[in-house]
Amino acid sequence: MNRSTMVSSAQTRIRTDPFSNDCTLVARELGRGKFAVVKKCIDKSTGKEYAAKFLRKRRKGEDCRLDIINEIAILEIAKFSPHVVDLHEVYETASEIILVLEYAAGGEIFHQCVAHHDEAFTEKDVIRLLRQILNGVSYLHENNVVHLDLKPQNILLTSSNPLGDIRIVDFGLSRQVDSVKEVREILGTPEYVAPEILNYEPISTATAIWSIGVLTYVMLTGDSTFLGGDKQETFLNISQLNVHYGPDVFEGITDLAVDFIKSLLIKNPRKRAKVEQCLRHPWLCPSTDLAKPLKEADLEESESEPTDAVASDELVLMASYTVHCPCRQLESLDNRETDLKVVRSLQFPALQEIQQELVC
Ligand SMILES: Nc1ncnc2c1ncn2[C@@H]1O[C@H](COP(=O)(O)OP(=O)(O)OP(=O)(O)O)[C@@H](O)[C@H]1O
Repeated sequence: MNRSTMVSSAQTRIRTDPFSNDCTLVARELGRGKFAVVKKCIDKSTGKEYAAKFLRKRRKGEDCRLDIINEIAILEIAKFSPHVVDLHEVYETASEIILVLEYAAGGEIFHQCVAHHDEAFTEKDVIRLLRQILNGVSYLHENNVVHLDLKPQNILLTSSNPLGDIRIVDFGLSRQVDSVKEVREILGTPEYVAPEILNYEPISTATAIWSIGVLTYVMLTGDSTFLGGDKQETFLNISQLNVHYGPDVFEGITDLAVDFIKSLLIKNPRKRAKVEQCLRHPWLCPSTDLAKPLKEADLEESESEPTDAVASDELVLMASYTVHCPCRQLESLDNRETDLKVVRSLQFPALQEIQQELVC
């Protein structure tokens, strides 16, 4: 049976001495997810600031320690990428694993995505930050790691004013993929999931490229590309590629930026730009000879890649959804929930036939 390829062992020493011996928690909570809370802390011996991510080992009655080991192992694989958050220490208690991470003081780029005018990103900002995101993702893809939850809440900044550098976080849904045995799962956040996920097709590194297309759209416009009135409508918008590229949304934004997004938001994952092609797009590197527009011919080369290697009856589908607020429409960042019911009620025939499990 082909299941998601989780990395099952990590090198980092898991400490069982009390976290509080070495670190002092600072009152401020930095963020919170479904099964984790992230708090700022200070290393007592060095005075350095870190972000401590407290992950519950038991979730919905199941032991999910291995999922956390997978997250640690992927952070280890990515440790030489300057744009992936650094893992400093790991502690374990009876109920939790604590990841002591590099502190990204600028917070989520989400805030600038939903900000108005002065505080919103300029196109120049987006170009610089996107190059860093793509470099981080390129490093992951070179190591056959696919993030699967790229969204503005998981892209952090080292500082917000002046605008610092990118740190990618939250590898809880990340998987190692190999090009032959591709992974088939439903993972991710509704507005950012790729059509192949909804169509019950294999997940590959191209799945993350789709999310970067959505991310770019959001960073430039502040609008959520596919967001519908409810999750069902969002999924329909994705599967029908209902993207609005009108001048009302893209006012003052260059045609090259729109061309870039269009080369990522392609329904067929094999025709979608690869990360290296994204980095060579003239919008992102206008001065090099390599900078030629991504036309169909450039993308066709991927057509010869191996096709589905797994029979559909061997599949186990896992669904994990986070709903977050529509950009520039809701103010609360805490409107997040996990909900599989909507998936069951979707109009997609394939989805209705699938047995679903919740990713812990
Ligand atoms: N290294 C860090 N520095 C500063 N803030 C951080 C850091 N890591 C995480 N955060 C904040 O905490 C939030 C939650 O972290 P993270 O996404 O890793 O948790 P999670 O439980 O896995 O979330 P989710 O349920 O959305 O997958 C982030 O969106 C961010 O705002």
